[in-house]
Amino acid sequence: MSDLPQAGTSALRVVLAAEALRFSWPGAKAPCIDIEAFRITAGESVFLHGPSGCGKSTLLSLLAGVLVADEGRVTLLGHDWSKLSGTQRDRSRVAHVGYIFQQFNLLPYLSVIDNVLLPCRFSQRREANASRSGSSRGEAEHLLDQMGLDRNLWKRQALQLSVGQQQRVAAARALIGQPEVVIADEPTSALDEDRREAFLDVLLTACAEHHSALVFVSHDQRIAQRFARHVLLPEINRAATNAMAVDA
Ligand SMILES: Nc1ncnc2c1ncn2[C@@H]1O[C@H](COP(=O)(O)OP(=O)(O)OP(=O)(O)O)[C@@H](O)[C@H]1O
Repeated sequence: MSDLPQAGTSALRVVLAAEALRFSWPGAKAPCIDIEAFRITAGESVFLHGPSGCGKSTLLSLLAGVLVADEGRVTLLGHDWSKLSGTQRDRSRVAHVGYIFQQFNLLPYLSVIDNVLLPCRFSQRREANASRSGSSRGEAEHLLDQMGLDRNLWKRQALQLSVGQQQRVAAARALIGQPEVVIADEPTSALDEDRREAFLDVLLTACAEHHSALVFVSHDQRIAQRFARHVLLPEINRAATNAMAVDA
């Protein structure tokens, strides 16, 4: 059960929370993440930014339970990631989190459409949500259409796509089945301006429609104003502040 304060409406529900969170990479002399408190509520769109190396990708991995805190905790929907086994974390992530990795992590030999459908294969919740309007395959096609991915590409293996095309497939995979949290690590880096705006339209609209929280990492300040909340990571991550003071 959730031990986080829950507000009356789902829109104000805390979906992700970091408390007294510390994390160091093995062998590192100093911690990478040292955050007292950071909370994200349902439906929030968060633009997370900061200089290269300040820990953005590391924090995303901790929020998504890919990495586990050394001290303190990160909770998803009130559940502490560190209390779960590796298999349980994988199950929970696929059920509740859509993750667009910096390197996309598409399965290279699977077709585009099968890559998008992967979360539905591993999570009944995602499959049930995606099937509401007919079938999960129909929903995958709808998302790929919205992402502007040419239909001729849908049966191709993911490895045959350009980087920008792979980014859009990874986004469709993250959105299918309405996860409560969508995490995106620099997902627009290979898109031209028109594609970038269209990509953001789809991502922000889908997250708003389903009250999904969106945590979006980018260096691109041109798109920052499209997000309701801006978080400059060194302002909340004491480890980054300390590292910069040492570097200075
Ligand atoms: N797998 C790893 N093993 C050891 N150290 C790592 C690993 N990944 C990242 N780090 C270190 O952690 C620190 C933060 O890296 P991270 O990738 O989280 O930063 P970032 O803010 O996302 O950077 P960028 O904007 O360049 O992507 C860096 O000093 C980096 O060298």
